Amino acid sequence: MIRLEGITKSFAGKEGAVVALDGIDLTIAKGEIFGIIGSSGAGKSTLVRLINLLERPTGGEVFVAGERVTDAKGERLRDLRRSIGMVFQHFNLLSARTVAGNVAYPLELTGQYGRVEIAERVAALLARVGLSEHAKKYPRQLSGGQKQRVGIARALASEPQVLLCDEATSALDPQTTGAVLDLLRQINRDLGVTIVLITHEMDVIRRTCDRVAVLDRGRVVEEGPVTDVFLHPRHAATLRLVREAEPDGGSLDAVAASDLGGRAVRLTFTGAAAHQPILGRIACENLVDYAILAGRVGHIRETPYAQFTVSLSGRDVAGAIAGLRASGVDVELQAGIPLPQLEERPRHVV
Ligand SMILES: Nc1ncnc2c1ncn2[C@@H]1O[C@H](COP(=O)(O)OP(=O)(O)OP(=O)(O)O)[C@@H](O)[C@H]1O
Repeated sequence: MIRLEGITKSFAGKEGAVVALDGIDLTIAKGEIFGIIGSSGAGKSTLVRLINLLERPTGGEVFVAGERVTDAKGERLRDLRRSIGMVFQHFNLLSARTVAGNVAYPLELTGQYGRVEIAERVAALLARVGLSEHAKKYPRQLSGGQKQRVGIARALASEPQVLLCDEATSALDPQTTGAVLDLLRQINRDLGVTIVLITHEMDVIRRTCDRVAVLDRGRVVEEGPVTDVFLHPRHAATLRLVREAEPDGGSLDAVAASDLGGRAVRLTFTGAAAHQPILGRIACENLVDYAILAGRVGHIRETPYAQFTVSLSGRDVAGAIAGLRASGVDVELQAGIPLPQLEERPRHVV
């Protein structure tokens, strides 16, 4: 659906050029929810603004729906922008217009629709985002979550194929964030709209996305299914973002584990395995004991996961590791390997 090839973007700065994006190759499939995560200044906003050509790349090519659009102009550019809706962090609503008026605005701009048709479309859009009762209110009378629902309805007005969400939940409290992310997932399911979600929060990615790319200093440093990237972060930037999501989290200073005299392993149970008593059974069978050194339990979208770093000791540690693997548990040997050393091994790059 969206393909970025060799994208670079520089801005002129007082002290020479600022390189915001430095060779981005990215493919986003039709119908997926794709997350782009990175800390402040990583280049996320610049990247997302290149997709609808609010910014032009310094080098490289942009393809949308199979068409090269890198230097689209005039009617072609307007068509492209209509096919890509955008949702903003600070909602960008027109304060002098009602909720219905805000959603109607992009339809009025096209000049293609009569009053009745616009009213019908707006009513359907407000019903979709759960705001039918608030149609006549003004933005100042709404909560942050309701304002963002107006922003989403407005972005959907031109029936886009793609929805770009730039930090769409960053101004919202955690509960409202959850509700807005649920709405985005429902829109993706019901309408098949491809969603590109920009965020600095791993939790937003964990709850919402199919795949994720981690951006660091203008480069994609890690990319893959959220389960892989979230449970097995490899680059230092990804580790940092995962740890921010779980400050007391699941990662362990592996050196400490080896000090305990056991075999330190990180065990990852996903799906049904997350709810089964596999570890206890295999420990009994192999006469091994385990100390839990770190752990985390939760869901990645609907998939349950449990991840523990344990120190195994006792009769048949190798047998226990083999048994865990045979039971579908992902086992990574940790002993003596400080995690930061792993960062230079890139995950696959498209
Ligand atoms: N119009 C511009 N002129 C000059 N430099 C810019 C411009 N836009 C972005 N930059 C620079 O490009 C880099 C990437 O910025 P960008 O806003 O894309 O990052 P970001 O990951 O979205 O950060 P944040 O989360 O803080 O918004 C930064 O160094 C920024 O200062």
